[in-house]
Amino acid sequence: MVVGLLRCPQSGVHCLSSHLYRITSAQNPIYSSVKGLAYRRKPSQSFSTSAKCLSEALERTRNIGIIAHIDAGKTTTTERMLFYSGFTRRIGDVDEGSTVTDFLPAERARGITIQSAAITFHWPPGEVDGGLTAHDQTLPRSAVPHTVNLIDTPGHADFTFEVMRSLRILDGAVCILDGVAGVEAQTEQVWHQASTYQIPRIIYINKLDRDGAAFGRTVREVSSRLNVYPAVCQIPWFENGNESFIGIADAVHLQALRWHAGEDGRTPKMVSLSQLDAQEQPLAQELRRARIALVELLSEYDEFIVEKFFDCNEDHLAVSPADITESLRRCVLEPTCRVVPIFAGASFRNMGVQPLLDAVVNFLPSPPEAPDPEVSIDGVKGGLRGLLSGDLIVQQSEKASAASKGKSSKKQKSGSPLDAKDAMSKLHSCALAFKVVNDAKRGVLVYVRVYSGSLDRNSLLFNTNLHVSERAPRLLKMYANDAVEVDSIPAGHIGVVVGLKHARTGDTLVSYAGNKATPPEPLNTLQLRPIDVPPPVFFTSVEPHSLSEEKRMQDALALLLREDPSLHVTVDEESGQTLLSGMGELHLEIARDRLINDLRAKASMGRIEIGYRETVLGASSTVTKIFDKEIAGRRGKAGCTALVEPFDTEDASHVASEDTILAETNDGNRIIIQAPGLQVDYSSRDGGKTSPFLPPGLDLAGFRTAFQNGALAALARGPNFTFPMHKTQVTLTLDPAEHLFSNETTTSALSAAARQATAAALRDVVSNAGTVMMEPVMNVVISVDEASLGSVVHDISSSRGGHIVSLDEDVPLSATDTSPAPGTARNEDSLSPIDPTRVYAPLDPFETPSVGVEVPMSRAQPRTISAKVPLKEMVGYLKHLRSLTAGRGTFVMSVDRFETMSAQRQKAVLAELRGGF
Ligand SMILES: Nc1nc2c(ncn2[C@@H]2O[C@H](COP(=O)(O)OP(=O)(O)OP(=O)(O)O)[C@@H](O)[C@H]2O)c(=O)[nH]1
Repeated sequence: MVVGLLRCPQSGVHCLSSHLYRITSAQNPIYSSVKGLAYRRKPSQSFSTSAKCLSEALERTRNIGIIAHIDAGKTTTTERMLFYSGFTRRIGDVDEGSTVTDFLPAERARGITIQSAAITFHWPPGEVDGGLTAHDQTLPRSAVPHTVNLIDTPGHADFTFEVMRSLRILDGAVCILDGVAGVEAQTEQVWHQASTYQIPRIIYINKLDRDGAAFGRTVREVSSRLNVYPAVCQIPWFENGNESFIGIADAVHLQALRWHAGEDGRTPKMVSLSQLDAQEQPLAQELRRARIALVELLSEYDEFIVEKFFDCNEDHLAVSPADITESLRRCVLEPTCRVVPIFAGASFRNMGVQPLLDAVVNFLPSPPEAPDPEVSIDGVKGGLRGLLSGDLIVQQSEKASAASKGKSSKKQKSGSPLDAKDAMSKLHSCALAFKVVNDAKRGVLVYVRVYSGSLDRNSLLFNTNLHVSERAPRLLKMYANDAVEVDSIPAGHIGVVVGLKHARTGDTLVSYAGNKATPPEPLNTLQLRPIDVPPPVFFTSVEPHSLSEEKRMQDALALLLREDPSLHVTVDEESGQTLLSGMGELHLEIARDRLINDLRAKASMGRIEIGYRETVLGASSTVTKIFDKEIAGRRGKAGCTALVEPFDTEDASHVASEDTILAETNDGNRIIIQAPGLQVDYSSRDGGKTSPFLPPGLDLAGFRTAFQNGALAALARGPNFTFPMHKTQVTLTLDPAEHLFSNETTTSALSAAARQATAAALRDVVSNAGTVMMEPVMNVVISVDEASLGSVVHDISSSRGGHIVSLDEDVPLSATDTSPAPGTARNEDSLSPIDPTRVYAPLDPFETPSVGVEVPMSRAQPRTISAKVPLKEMVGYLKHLRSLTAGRGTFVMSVDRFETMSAQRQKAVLAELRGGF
């Protein structure tokens, strides 16, 4: 069955019942914060154009993610969202392994989310109707069904890269906090990453049913640790003030919702403020305080609410919920992301999820309202909207002409802004492949977010990262592990392409007018939100059980790499061993599970070890190698000269000479390729830069890639310790007269010559200046309470050789911290810190008054330690930290850099690696 993604309705009348919060529907009693509404399409509005229909449907789309610390309750909350939206008929349970979103066997077995699953549902339930009126100011947005595309992101630090990848395609996010643990280290890390992309967020404080839940304390932590103003929209309702958690009181609508224990949560009871006054007077008073604080906070950021406040005779309680909702929305969509609405609940007890869904629709942006996504085109970075309007092209051509100034005319690029604009007009659609998943039933699924145009079935997609074209034979809209076939995926939407053979996670796919095999320049270089893959710090060997299993294992590995670009595979030239490296122990364990259990490769993995590096201590002499051998039955002959020397990544300046045809940094090394006398013709229009000296069939691009691959292969194995090289510069020089041998010089021969020359130069260093091992040093952020601070600091600095950087300061984790897009600088760092004692937060049960009063430093006060520690000392640290902190401490880490090891430490590590403890 082929179903259009978006359908224009034939009839537009929809009625909602008169119950507050309850909208009757025969199949699904559902919720939305709508009071007695009936809405209908205005007769004057016609929907004859599908474009209008599409744009209205887009306004009613939310591409959101859930971000949080591990175990905060993302999956539990998502399952409730699916249930209340009518998508599932029973509530899945993480602890029983029956959830919809964690559908990989490894996820269900471990009870954690590993892969982001993208699922679509409607909130409130019903058809997303292109025929309804545009947003009616008197109604909340949640009065009308919206499409919610939800990306469930993983919470474990090993999957940080996965989180970042998901963040790039989100327009908004719900940050879930554990009401007992408060703001945890991982939350801070993901929060800052979301700030980098200026993603509007709302916060949901979960698990308020648990003993020790402290809503007020968590709100204050939000202000002090995330440096944002919490706009408390709901406060928890504890029976009789300090007993069990039974519901929430809503400061926007001045009412409360009460859920009954043991029910599925679909029919909470609404309690008005006057009823609260009679039943739970302290809660009613607190709700008034919350409302006053909310209006006060908004009035600092939004002039409109100040006007409304004066219109209401300065009565905070009289400002209408609709005005407060719109004001909150404006604040949430501000690029500074300074005001963040706070909601409360206990998803596991089925409390608080429907109002949270209303908040998703009411406060988070539709795709057109989301920040402009970053693109890069021919090396120039900017916003997608700028690119589509043509401004970026002008910048790009200015940059190109500035770069060519002073160079000889033969090196000037041919493209004019007009050519480039013409090329851009041919852009039909562009999409980001944000996730590749191998589905047992459907094959390889490529999840895409379409950014412009419409990705149509059967269109030819050019992959600007891999430079290959492939057709999109089938398109799907995914509902967790169920799918509906569609004909197209329009801009702003998320969908799946089935049948692509090459696309990997992170690749940009463009479709274009005309039937050429590749799009015109510079369209072929367009990349959406490129991100750097952090260096892998753990590795393991992978061996097939028999020779006949080798191919299957390699195919499975190739698929694993398409899914997850933070995994790397290298083959050790000498031992022939296949090495798989990744970001953490759990990362590799999961890769092993995927490889062996899901992809059914008959292979075994060795011990997981730390990925050390090797570096040169001085320069080599210049080494020339001529490769002359048969390769695959064909004679190959080529030569090359190599020089290796130390490379300072901090000082990566390089004066490109006329003869430099490549200067690129890979994994902390730099490869420079020079070819004096090659007389490259840069002016040929089709971009096929050629040289009269290159043998027939070889162009500059092929020669460059061959040399680069040769150097990379040699750098993968250090001459002394066999670890990959780091901070090493290789300069390869080709002399056409000496190193080219007519048609015997193939790309394979060039690559082999480059590899041999580089390896020989590295060996040359060993006998002269020498090489030394380097180890990964991590940025570690540890969250502990005041009582355990001393012992944890002592353990890190004396037993683990770590260096404490700061206490209670926000230190970004560099390797996972992306740099902000131009013009969208992350301003959070420059914002002044917020004093948590000035922030409104309701009292926690058993707490003494604290608003406006200095919070006393208690032994349970959360503290943050930032340190730099060698990775080796962090292996198995969580268990140790738990024992030091009575189970309460948590930490996150990311690679800071590779550091040269002392002779003594190197000796000890080598002895340990060789088994000689
Ligand atoms: N008491 C209580 N427990 C909860 C609540 N929400 C979640 N839990 C429990 O907390 C644990 C973690 O919940 P998950 O939903 O798997 O958390 P997650 O954030 O998805 O975890 P990862 O996928 O591993 O990142 C499970 O045992 C849940 O049953 C809640 O509101 N109250």
